[in-house]
Amino acid sequence: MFDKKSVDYSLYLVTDSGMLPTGTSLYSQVKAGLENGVTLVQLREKETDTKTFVEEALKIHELCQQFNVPLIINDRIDVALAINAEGVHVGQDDMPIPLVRKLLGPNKILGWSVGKTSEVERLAQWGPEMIDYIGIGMVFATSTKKNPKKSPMGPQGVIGILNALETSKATWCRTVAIGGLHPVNIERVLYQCVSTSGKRSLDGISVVSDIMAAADAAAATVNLHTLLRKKTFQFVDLYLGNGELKPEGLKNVIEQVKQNRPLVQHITNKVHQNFGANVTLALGSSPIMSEIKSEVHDLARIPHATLLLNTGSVAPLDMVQEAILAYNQVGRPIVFDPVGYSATETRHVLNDTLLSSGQFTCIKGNSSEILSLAKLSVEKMKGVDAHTGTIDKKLLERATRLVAYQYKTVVVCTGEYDFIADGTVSGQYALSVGSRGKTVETIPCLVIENGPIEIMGHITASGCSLGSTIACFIGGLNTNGNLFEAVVAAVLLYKSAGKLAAERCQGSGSFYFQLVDALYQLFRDNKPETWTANFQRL
Ligand SMILES: Nc1ncnc2c1ncn2[C@@H]1O[C@H](COP(=O)(O)OP(=O)(O)OP(=O)(O)O)[C@@H](O)[C@H]1O
Ligand SMILES: Cc1ncsc1CCO
Ligand SMILES: [Mg+2]
Repeated sequence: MFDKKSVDYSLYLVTDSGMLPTGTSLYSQVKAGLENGVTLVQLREKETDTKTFVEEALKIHELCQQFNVPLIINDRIDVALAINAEGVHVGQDDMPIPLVRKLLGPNKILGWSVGKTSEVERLAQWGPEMIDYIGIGMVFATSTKKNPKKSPMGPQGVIGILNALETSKATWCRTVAIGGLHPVNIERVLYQCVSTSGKRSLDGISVVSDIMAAADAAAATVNLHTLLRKKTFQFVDLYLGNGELKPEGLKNVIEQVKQNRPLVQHITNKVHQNFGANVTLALGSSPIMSEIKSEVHDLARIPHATLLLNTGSVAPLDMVQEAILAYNQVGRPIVFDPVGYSATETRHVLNDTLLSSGQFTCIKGNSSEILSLAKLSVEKMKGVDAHTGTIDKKLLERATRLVAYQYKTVVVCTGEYDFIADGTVSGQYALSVGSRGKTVETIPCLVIENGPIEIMGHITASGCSLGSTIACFIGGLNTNGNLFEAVVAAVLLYKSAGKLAAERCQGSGSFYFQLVDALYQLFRDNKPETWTANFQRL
């Protein structure tokens, strides 16, 4: 007897006969899927007439029953009832949910496509008798959906829906993510899509083309099934620890950078290019300022290659996305600096598009940028400079933690106080159970200070060059080197150099040169015990 409470949503196959490779059939592809780990099937045949649809539905239903897998029918409640399928999936423009439920009766599965938090509020008001699961999407752009009415929501949009389910107490409602999900991004989606409280993660993912259009649907399904159960996303070849800092750690970081001399590819704004190249050289590393799309894969494969991506004035979007893909594919780090994140709508959309395009190892921004990313900002940014005004340390800590947790990355939030939080949670993810206690409040976080150094805000691109410094330090680590330690070392060294340069300079012009000198000197000496900046755990 079928019990809708115990349905496994983890690998949900949605059919589309329009994309079958020659030599396969709808039946043979679904069968290969079922034999290799598909846990739920939806028949979605938009172009088929009723007679054929019913015939196919009967055959696919019989097949699913052999594997004890429920069959869901897209849109056609009449067909679902006629063949006694286990459920129905409807979209926002299909028959209203209460009427669907009335026709289906209480024991069938009812799924709904959801893209907005207001839709979650409605399903919560209907209560547990109505919707059993939602398809959250679309996550990424996809060719499967012709004329999509919505734009892709990205992992952050999915988190918003999970949060809304929690706020509205719709605990019964299961979730699958859908739209543009492929082996190249599934681990990242599962890893990032955890509600802000850590209580909810996705119950599954929906795929269409990866199985339906596969020349070898069995192998494709095995691959998907493996990703869903892997539990660790090792997105960079570094140690994603729990915030530990060893006594010799800082010194060791610099030793490794000296030995490995990382190549730091800069995709950065015009103002910063020369400054960033000189800072990189001062730190024993090699800069390459490259915005050539066709060479990113070659660069990413060079040992210790690291990408600094700064959106102050930006290269062509397709070039930048290719670079993100290239570094992600080989597990090399990307440091992201979302310059002027909320200054204009254009920057907002651009930065969000890039943020949803890959997994970042570190996100560095000034306090305005990080507050906006955390959606805790009180005002829009005027330009690319950090906000002025009184410093609310609790608010900045909260913002740093939130961004780190939601993007599953290390975050640096700069200003007089530099906050660092590590939201990588050791690369762990799991379906359905949430974060297993790793929350915004419990991730490692610390603050670095060295007293006010006002002049650091009076030269251009000082934050951008901290980005270069972080990239050099992360990139210089040996395989399995400690990511958090490298970021802390970079920020401590940079702040200490700022202090030294401020004492030696005569104004903002000479401060700029003194800063490069101080970075060079502190790096070469490698005596962290003499650095004047200090950190405090939060
Ligand atoms: N008042 C201050 N006291 C001490 N350090 C500061 C102060 N203001 C900035 N800094 C330091 O200067 C660097 C740049 O930080 P800031 O927040 O100004 O970045 P930013 O606005 O992104 O810079 P830019 O966009 O010009 O590159 C950081 O290392 C930060 O620690
Ligand atoms: C001045 C300026 N304009 C765009 S980027 C940049 C460098 C500091 O962020
Ligand atoms: Mg900046």
